[in-house]
Amino acid sequence: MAILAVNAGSSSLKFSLHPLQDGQVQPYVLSGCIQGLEPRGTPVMDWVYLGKKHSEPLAVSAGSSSFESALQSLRALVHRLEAAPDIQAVSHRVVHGGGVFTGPVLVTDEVLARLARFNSLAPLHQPHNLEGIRQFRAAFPQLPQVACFDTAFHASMPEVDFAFALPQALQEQGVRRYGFHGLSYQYIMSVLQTHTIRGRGRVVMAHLGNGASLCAALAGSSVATTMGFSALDGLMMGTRSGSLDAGVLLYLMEQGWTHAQIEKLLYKQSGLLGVSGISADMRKLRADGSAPAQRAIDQFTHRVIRETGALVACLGGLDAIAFSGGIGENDAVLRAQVCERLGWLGIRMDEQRNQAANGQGAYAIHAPDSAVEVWVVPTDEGRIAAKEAAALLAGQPVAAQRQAQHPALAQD
Ligand SMILES: Nc1ncnc2c1ncn2[C@@H]1O[C@H](COP(=O)(O)OP(=O)(O)O)[C@@H](O)[C@H]1O
Ligand SMILES: CC(=O)OP(=O)(O)O
Ligand SMILES: [Mg+2]
Repeated sequence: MAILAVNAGSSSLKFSLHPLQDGQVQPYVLSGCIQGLEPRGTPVMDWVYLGKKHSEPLAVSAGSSSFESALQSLRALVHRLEAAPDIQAVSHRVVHGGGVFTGPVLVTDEVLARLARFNSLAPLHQPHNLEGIRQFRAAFPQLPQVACFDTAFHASMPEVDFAFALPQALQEQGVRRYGFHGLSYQYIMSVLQTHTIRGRGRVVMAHLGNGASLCAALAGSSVATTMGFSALDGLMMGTRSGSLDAGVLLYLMEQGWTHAQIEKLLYKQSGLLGVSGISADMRKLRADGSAPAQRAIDQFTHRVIRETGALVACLGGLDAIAFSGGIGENDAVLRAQVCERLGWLGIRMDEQRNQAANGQGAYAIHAPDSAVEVWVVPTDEGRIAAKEAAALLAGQPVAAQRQAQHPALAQD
């Protein structure tokens, strides 16, 4: 038996298959990504099964959307894998639980309808997450579908951190910070805690991928994070602006920008892409070497340093920092610069270990005399989604069954 974990994004469908042994979720045997699902994209399916890499173009059948074709191909792939375990459930990463869902939930029509109310809060993610669930329900009607939320890990944040300085009536409507990348933070935290006692102390986790955020955790629980009400806040990202003076929005509105234009600007045309005018992809910017590319990288790095400082202030010090996400796991230059600029905290990096860290799994990169431990922890959101689904289906109490103590959005 196994759990299929799915992360349906705006242009890609990521998947992993996690066998169950004695009810325990094991590391994935299959993991892959179908990219190029955006309009006019060229879909390609890449996957690794039992350590062997494969890649093939995706055939889009006439009359089907590329997403439907992606699902058909995934289904066919799962069937044709040799010795693949039977799928017991499909577990979906859903970015926004709106404070209503603070733990994994079995998907029903009613759950889907409630989650659709959060579409406008994460327009790059939520509609695709939900479309993924709908399509999987249709494709695998006999299988339970479970939704696991990026926001759930942050349900422990104190009000002083999740509240905006707005009139209370808005907070009561659910206008507050929620935080994202929670499945990733849950995974990073569990790995850190198995490797070091410092994982139980004051920790900053940096999920630096196409979407990017930081999380401050105390004794394993989130106490502050850089993303907020939507997945726009905080760090600069691939195509998202991150924190922005709200006055800029007022100015743009005064200049006649429409809601659709502003949404496109903030979610799709800003960040590394907007600043460089070249690419949202950190690898391409590093290779480019031009002044605009360097400006975008410098701004990204500066924002990581600046926001880490703010989180360390919330924590009252730092015991460990962990880098993750495509950039955090692979960009040794960025890690070195962040650690150097945070040297005042007593961080000392071992540059040889930093250079050797990529592809090693969880790996410590601090020097022996460092006051702060520095780790690279490759994330695995699918593993957490699979674990939560397995626990939910087995009727076990799930770690994420945190009570929603805070105002929730669009609760009826
Ligand atoms: N070797 C590398 N050096 C620098 N950046 C990298 C490297 N490998 C991947 N990245 C960057 O990671 C980012 C994508 O991160 P990822 O976590 O895969 O994104 P997503 O949010 O789509 O899951 C891209 O900006 C990509 O350029
Ligand atoms: C919430 C978010 O930004 O997710 P991702 O990193 O997958 O874009
Ligand atoms: Mg991501």
